[in-house]
Amino acid sequence: MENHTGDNSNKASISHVIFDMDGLLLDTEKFYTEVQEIILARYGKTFDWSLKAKMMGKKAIEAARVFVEETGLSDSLTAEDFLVEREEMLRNMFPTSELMPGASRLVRHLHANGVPICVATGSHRRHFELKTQRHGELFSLMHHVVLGDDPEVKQGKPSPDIFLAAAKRFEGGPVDPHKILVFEDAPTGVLAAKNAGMSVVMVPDPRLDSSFHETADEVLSSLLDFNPNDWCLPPFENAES
Ligand SMILES: O=P(O)(O)OC[C@H](O)CO
Ligand SMILES: [Mg+2]
Repeated sequence: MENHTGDNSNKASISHVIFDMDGLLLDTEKFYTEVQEIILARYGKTFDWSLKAKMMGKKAIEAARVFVEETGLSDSLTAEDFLVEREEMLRNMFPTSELMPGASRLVRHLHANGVPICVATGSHRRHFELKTQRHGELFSLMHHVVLGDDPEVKQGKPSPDIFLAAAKRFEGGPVDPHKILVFEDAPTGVLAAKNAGMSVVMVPDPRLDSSFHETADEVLSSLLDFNPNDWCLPPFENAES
């Protein structure tokens, strides 16, 4: 994967960081993929990454609508029924969620260096609790968490709602979007960050079409490759730590 850093004039002004959760901090996108493959197989269909690209990052009901419409199943399966059908499988998978490579190191580094950090996830409260069950200590380093079912998040990503709500809730907020760096894995999430006027580092799954990389200011294969120096953020003391 290319590791490009776009020409971005905001690089020297970044003071705050917003993290996406699913597929960025937590390796949970694989659960959604698995469950959707199982459901589609019941209808004799296969799941592909162009559909995945349209669903990931969205609120549950919004992603469900995309799913039934794009797969042509809307006559036999409503978006609401799809959510019910997948729920039991997801409920069993989420508590096993693991961190993505480099997530812990970056979150701890920024927190230890006084950079205000938060989470903005399309996930709703109930799923958030299941996914973060084993990661409470790491998530406690976040100044705040904005969830997909927050009343201020009228529309999910790619709407800027969730990132603007997150910017408001920092100490002394709202923080100027030009001072905020967002980390995202999803095409809809990258668009949401840009729609909010923020800078964005994309860490996409390699199976996503590379045309989705173009909107991001920087594209990395892994959070392990992030260099805070490139964004005038406090450098890692030991690159190997
Ligand atoms: O990527 P997130 O954290 O916004 O989560 C969105 C959905 O829950 C999963 O795609
Ligand atoms: Mg995500």
